[in-house]
This record gives sequence, C-alpha cells and structure tokens, in this order.
Amino acid sequence: MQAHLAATDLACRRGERVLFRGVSLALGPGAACRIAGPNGIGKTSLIRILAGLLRPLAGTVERRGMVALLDDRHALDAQLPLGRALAFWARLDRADVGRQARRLGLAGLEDVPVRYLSTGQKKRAALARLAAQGAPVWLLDEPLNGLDAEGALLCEALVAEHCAEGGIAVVASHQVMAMPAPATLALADFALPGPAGSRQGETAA
Ligand SMILES: Nc1ncnc2c1ncn2[C@@H]1O[C@H](COP(=O)(O)OP(=O)(O)OP(=O)(O)O)[C@@H](O)[C@H]1O
Repeated sequence: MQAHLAATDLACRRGERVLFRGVSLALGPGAACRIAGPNGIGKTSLIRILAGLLRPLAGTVERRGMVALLDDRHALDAQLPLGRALAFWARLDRADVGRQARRLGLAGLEDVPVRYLSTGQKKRAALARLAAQGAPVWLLDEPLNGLDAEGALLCEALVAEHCAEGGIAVVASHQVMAMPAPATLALADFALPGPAGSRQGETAA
C-alpha cells in the first residue's frame, strides 16, 4: 500500500478564532512539505487536524498508511530508565529502537530515568522511536526544538531517508530545516484577515 496524505479545503477554529481557511495539500510517496508561519498562526493545529486529533471546522483529510506524530509530548514513561522506556515501544512496534537510539547518540543513557534526560536527549529518544516505528506518514511538530546543531542534522537526515524510502513527511516549523522536497506551505497565506482572524456567527465543528 502506497502512503498518501491529502487535505482538502481545511479550515480551523480554536476557541472563538478562525485561524485559517482553504488549506489543501496532496502528498504521495516520497513527498515532503514544511508548514511555515509565525507563532500562533496555527501550525500545531494543522498538524493535529492532519493526525486526526482535532476536527477541522471545514474540509476533509484522507490518510493511507500508518501515521506517526512527533511533538513535544514524547510518550516516554518519565519514571523508567531510557532503555526500558524505549523497550516498551520496541515491543509494541516490533522494531529495533536500540539501533536508532545509538545512531541518535543515546548510547550510555539506557539506565538514566527519562525524567532526568535533557530536553534534547528526550527529543532524540522520540526521534529514535519514530525512525524505528516504520510508519509511512510522519507528522512532525517543531522537530528541531531542543536539538543542538548535530541533532538537527540527524533529524534532517532521518526525514531525507524516510522520504527516499517512499515515506511522507509533513514538518511544522518556524525554523528553517533542510527538506528533501522544497514544498513549503506558508500558513499565513490562509490566515483570516483582521487582528483576531475571527468571523462572526460560525460555530465550532
Ligand atoms: N484549545 C485551544 N483553545 C483555544 N485556542 C487555542 C487552543 N489551542 C490553541 N489555541 C490558539 O490557537 C492559535 C494557534 O495555535 P497553534 O499552537 O496551532 O499555533 P502555532 O503556529 O503552532 O504556534 P507556535 O509557533 O507558537 O507553536 C493560538 O492563538 C493558540 O492560542
């Protein structure tokens, strides 16, 4: 089954604000797209709509293939040593997370409780799980946050390899990131006019 992710005419409302309207994209195997825009424009909201975690105000999303979401909720048990926290996902995903963890520079940290890891180490651990998981569709929300220069290069390499193997990557980031394809969706182009971007009389979906 070939990976596919398409969004048609999406609109998003958060609270009383309509953030954007008319967002569409269509990504097939090997495609990548960066969602760019300033703080608060709605990048995380769009990623969550694409993931199926947030209902759009309007529009539809079609997904084919397993979807993996990477955001600042790393889904690693804070009480467990890193090795055991990753082993949980290795069992669930039937994947070699250890190999990816070593690649991401986490060797030697297996016995350190997740709660003691630095921000960048936790992000690297989440990337290791993502890379091992084998999901064809990656949704990455600010993947470079917390990473040093070497970590950022590793993250870019993972995305490039994923797409070269036929995966799809959507990356929401206000930071410039090397992407395997030059496609950028500037969310500001779809933001509602006016200071609050709101429209009267609309109801939340
Ligand atoms: N649950 C919510 N209820 C009401 N408003 C919300 C909710 N979640 C987010 N918002 C608002 O929606 C807007 C967009 O938030 P979002 O996190 O999608 O933006 P972003 O582009 O990812 O921002 P950043 O670059 O700072 O991460 C913000 O103004 C935020 O306050």
